[in-house]
Amino acid sequence: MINKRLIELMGNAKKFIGFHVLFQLINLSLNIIAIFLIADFLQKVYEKNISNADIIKVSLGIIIVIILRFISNILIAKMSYYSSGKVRQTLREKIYSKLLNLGISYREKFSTSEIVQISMEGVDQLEIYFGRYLPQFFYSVISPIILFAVLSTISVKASIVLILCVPLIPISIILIVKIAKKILKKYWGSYSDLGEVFLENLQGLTTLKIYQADERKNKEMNIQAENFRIATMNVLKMQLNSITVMDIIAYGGAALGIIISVREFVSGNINLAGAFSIITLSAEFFIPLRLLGSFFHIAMNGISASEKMFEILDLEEDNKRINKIDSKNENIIINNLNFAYNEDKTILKNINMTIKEKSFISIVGQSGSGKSTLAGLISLRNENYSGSIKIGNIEFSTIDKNDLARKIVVVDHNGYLFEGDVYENLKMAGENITEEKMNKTLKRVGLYDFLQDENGLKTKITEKASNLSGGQKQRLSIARAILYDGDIYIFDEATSNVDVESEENIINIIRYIAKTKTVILISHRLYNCRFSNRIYFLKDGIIKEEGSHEELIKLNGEYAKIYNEQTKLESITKGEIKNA
Ligand SMILES: Nc1ncnc2c1ncn2[C@@H]1O[C@H](COP(=O)(O)OP(=O)(O)OP(=O)(O)O)[C@@H](O)[C@H]1O
Repeated sequence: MINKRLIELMGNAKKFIGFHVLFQLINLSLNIIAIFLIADFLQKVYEKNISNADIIKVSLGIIIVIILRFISNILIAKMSYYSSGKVRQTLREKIYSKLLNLGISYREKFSTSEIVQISMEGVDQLEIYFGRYLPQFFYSVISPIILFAVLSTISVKASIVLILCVPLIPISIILIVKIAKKILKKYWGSYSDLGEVFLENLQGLTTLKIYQADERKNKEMNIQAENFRIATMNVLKMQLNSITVMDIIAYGGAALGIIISVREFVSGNINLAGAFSIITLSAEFFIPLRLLGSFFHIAMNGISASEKMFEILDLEEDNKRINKIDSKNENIIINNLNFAYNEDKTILKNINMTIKEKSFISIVGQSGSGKSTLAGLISLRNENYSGSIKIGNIEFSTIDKNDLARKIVVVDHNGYLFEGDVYENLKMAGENITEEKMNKTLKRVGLYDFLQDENGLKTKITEKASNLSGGQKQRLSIARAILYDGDIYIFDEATSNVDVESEENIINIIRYIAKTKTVILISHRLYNCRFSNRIYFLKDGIIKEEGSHEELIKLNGEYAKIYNEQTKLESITKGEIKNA
């Protein structure tokens, strides 16, 4: 009924839960006082022994109790808010810092939509657990003991019967836990399945429309939504059934208490005030546990989500990454590097490369030859290689990820631009970047004039930068990358979805960056690589040829063949060969 790991997460939220329980106990005491006041009053009415002072006493007493309860209830709501808020914040911080430590490799274990659902909705589900369920749990244990102590002064018999019935509710809850766990696991499973499909279809909606496949996907989603509905209905059914069981126990127990107290009154063992107190307070024995039972079902939802959360938090982190890069030696040396995404297929085989600091190298080769995989290893998108990749004398797998991230900038064909404006997107590269520096860089990437015609740095960027052309998007991403001022730049097909004019422009910018930085260029178009110091031609994960552009042309191997083919094809498209 209590999840140990979740309790450990509470930290200083414990004190708020403690106060929550305390205020609930104060409420209970106020209830007891009010009932005793009324009971005493009724006894006097029954004995026809009532005075004005008694009426004033009972009225004043009840007013004071109402005011105090009002204050106490406000404090309970506050404590509930503080405790659940604090824990939710702690949990989200833990998940996010875990994801940051794991880096992009978290995607190997969890899908992005699953992470979003768990850290948003999953964490929210725990609100009831910490804000309501836990305090109620402690209160439900303490309150029957207090009531027993108070009511046994009136009738030991009735008090014993009442307290003996109390454990039946937790027993029924425990019995239900087993069934509930299975049902809730299924519920969360179908919830995250639906979320995953929904997110993917939403992202690809334009493509689905183009291929008129939206209706088919809609049907698939309907099936999943139906599965989710069934799972939800099963959860509700289970909750309603168990609440019915708890109601029977709670009201049955209270009725038993009432019957005993009436019999005690009839047989003269207790007076009217005593009987009234037991009748009105007997339900109080069960109400806290009955309420605990209802919270329990909602809390179980959170507990079930927390299991997924702990799976994320338990993902193994790389603790070997403690080394820092030696800024005096940033040559990248790759020796006998092998890499496989899975056991079935080795993607990179025995790769050997030396990328000198501030040099400009290119990696080329046909589609699927392993270029991006290699770039991914240098930029930490891929890990778990065999062989060696060193920067200076330090093995990549031992370098602190943050240190590497600070040095390496990757620009691919789809640099993510955030909704907002140009300024915000550029500011992301560093807090100290001035507007002057931004404008200078925008001039460098050929965007300044265009933006001046719009709204300068305040030009709006819509979602996915859909108000910019492909070339403009890329140039803005590159401007951001330049402003970041890394040491190693990887351009992975950075020109693949732009027109020829933008491509020329971007290649010139890359050449400009290469004057002061290490640049690794990956491109299908060999023409773009001709200025690099060294070109590596990959085929099926092996370096087939390497050298400068001139050396490779002279070699007249596969590089030369593809280069010539591409040049010929481009000439045809430019209309230079008339009778093609
Ligand atoms: N995440 C992945 N999981 C499993 N296999 C992958 C993954 N990413 C790439 N591969 C496989 O690795 C091989 C090399 O892919 P990679 O993307 O490195 O090639 P590439 O040379 O960059 O191709 P392209 O020029 O088309 O981008 C391909 O056979 C691809 O199917």
